[in-house]
Amino acid sequence: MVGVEVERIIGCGRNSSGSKSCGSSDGCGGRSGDSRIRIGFGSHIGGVFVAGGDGVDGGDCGRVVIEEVSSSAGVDNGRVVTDEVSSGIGVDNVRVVIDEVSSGVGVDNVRVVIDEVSRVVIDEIAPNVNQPFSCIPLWILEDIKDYIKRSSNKRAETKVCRGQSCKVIMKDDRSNNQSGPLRVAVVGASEVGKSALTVRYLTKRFIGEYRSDTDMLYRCVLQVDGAPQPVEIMDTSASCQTTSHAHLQWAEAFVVVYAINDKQSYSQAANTLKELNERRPSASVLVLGNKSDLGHLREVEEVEARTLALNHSARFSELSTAESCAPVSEVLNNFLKDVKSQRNGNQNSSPKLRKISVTKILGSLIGRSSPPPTPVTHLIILDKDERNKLQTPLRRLCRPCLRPAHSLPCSPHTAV
Ligand SMILES: Nc1nc2c(ncn2[C@@H]2O[C@H](COP(=O)(O)OP(=O)(O)OP(=O)(O)O)[C@@H](O)[C@H]2O)c(=O)[nH]1
Repeated sequence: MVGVEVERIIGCGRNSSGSKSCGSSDGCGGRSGDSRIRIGFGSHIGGVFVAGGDGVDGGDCGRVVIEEVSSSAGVDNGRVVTDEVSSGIGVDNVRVVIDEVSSGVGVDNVRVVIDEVSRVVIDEIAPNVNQPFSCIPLWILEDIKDYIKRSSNKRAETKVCRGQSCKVIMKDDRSNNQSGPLRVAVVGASEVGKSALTVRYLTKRFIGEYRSDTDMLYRCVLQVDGAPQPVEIMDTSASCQTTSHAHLQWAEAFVVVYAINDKQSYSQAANTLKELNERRPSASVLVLGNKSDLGHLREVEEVEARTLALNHSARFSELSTAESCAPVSEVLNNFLKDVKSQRNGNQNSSPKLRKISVTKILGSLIGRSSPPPTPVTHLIILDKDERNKLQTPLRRLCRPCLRPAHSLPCSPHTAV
């Protein structure tokens, strides 16, 4: 069984209207059911979080589920602002950060994490909060309570206090979660082939040109180590200067891509490795030198990159996404296997010594117009039980978006 969901993530440093992202104008939201907004890293999004702001908190869009909030983003009167939100901006000033809240910042200081069911959870309200959360719509509180009710996370608790404000203490147990999707972020400099690689892996096809200013999240169920495994692969946009804090927190594994004919991309990969070493030392990392077909233009020696990877306890591989599919499948299948083993604490598995074998990919995306070359690829919309098993609400699939090369926003969307 294969279920795939692709989401568009509003890209870095761009201004977008929250209402447009979820509203019925582009057909994505509809009048009933839930709409989803993923707030990009560093994006400015109007009206997302504020009751009454642009109608995204109800009405036409139904309930908006904010899945991810940018690191260091704040919301001020309906406008998401990046970086610092100084205190005293206004009563409706909410500072939202993924994993760090400095208690001295802001009037209403809120901590938000992405939970396993892709809902915003107010994780912690700093002790200095003394204003009502007039800008947190009630549906968020309801979502939180609902989530906690359904959640297997028994450590969560909620207390409603100070009128509309709400206190939820949710221990972040994502690292202990054994059943959630494997989350892999594909990071690297611009034009190194991150999108090409991701799509090649998931569809077996090579498509030369991709939209480059958005992060793309692919949800699918793959056969990993002989069992179906929900996997989320984030094809990150290189328009983010550094590996974003949110990416770092979101993923449990990273594919760090550079191009062998681009020394600068290698330097960036080296910086990313350093960053990962410092900030996510337990994450699984694969260093991938792409475009090996351009050997005549080589600027990065394989041995140098391999040594770098070794020094960071990362896997290493050089390949050409353009040339053929098999190595891509082989390398990524084995990497996912390692990630899974690591998650399960399988001490017997030794990633660096394991012999590489080709594993059949059961799940992959299909394009709309051109079918994949092999008939093993199916898109099956998961039924209710299967969705529950995935722990991720797949309420909306935008069929046009399932085509990896699709230029977003797509129109018309088809909600499934
Ligand atoms: N020769 C060669 N070109 C490749 C290979 N992989 C990708 N490309 C090309 O490299 C270019 C960039 O590929 P993308 O997949 O868009 O790169 P990206 O890293 O996602 O780029 P950003 O979206 O800007 O971050 C495209 O023209 C691809 O066709 C490869 O293995 N060999």
